[in-house]
Amino acid sequence: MIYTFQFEFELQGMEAGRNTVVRVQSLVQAGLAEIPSQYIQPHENRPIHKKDNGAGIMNIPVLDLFGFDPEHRDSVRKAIGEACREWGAFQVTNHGVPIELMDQIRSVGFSFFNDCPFQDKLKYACDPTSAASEGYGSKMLVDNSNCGVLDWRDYFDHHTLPLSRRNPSRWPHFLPNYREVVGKHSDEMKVLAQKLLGLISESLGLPSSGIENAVGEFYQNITISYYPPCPQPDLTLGLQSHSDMGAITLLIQDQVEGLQVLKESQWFTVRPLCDAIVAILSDQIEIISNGKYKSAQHRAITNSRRPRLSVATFHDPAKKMKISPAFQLVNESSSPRYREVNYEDYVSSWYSKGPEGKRNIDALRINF
Ligand SMILES: O=C(O)CCC(=O)C(=O)O
Ligand SMILES: [Fe+2]
Repeated sequence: MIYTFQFEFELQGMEAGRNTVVRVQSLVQAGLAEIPSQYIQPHENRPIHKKDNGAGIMNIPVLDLFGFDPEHRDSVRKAIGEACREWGAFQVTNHGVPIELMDQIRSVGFSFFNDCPFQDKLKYACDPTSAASEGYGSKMLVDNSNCGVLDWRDYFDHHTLPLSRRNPSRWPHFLPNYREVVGKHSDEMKVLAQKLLGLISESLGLPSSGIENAVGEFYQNITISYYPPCPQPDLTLGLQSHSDMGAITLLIQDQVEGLQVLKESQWFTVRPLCDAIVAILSDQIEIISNGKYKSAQHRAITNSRRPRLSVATFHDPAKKMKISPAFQLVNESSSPRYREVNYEDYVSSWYSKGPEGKRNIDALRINF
């Protein structure tokens, strides 16, 4: 076992001559009983694994979209507005995305992590020295950032939109339908993101196209995250606390719980609902809405028994966009609460300083 681990460790270290990045799955396969110190969170960040975490009593809302039927639009818009104000996150059902496609993306994603030989996975290794590079990785932040503790997670990040960024030859060839499924998933998620942003805009009193126009053409990435079982889940996090940097994230989970959302200083575990899609408001919506809606602070916890898979589809502004509060939401009684930001600068700061909860958006706040 130890031999296997060392072999894999060295193999990973050799990836194109780059710095050594250990995949969490290979630690688990090496049979470690205790996690390495780099994965141990300081006490204040550790998850509290208690039976009743609020799920069932209070949780992010589950909203039926009724297939965007115009007859239900008023009530759905109202419910979405409330969810955005209260939580910054909600689950949607009857969203129009084919359920078979959701099953397929979970299934090809799981198969890549579980069945594809390790050496083959490494052919797709992302560049750990460049932010959000496409491919198979384990570190959310770039190597030269000084944000210490590592996440208990491996992932595959795909660049999917605009189409000029989409190059399926860089995605896994392990399963014949993998690339087609990711492509279809990208298209479906874009449509859903547009429809949801339309409703969110309206709920703010903006024209339906308000947020989409402010964001510009979507830059979309799909990250399939794989959280291997962890021998000491009380000490670590699958993914550290953060808010997403773009406009809106649409997330599909499997049956294993792990996603948590923060509300009033308390973490709530999002109930896994197979047919539902989780919508997470990201930082640029908080800015555009002038703080009326908050981006959701969230994280992933681990467990010792079952691996967990999630598929997050991020919809972000183009790097050249400048984002500021919508002019309709700034008036005499409500002055601008955030400074205008070049999205490119926002992204660089996020990756170099690290998310540390919501520090990046908090830095843009105008204090009175
Ligand atoms: O795996 C999850 O549930 C959360 C993933 C996430 O928050 C992210 O990739 O930004
Ligand atoms: Fe996230």
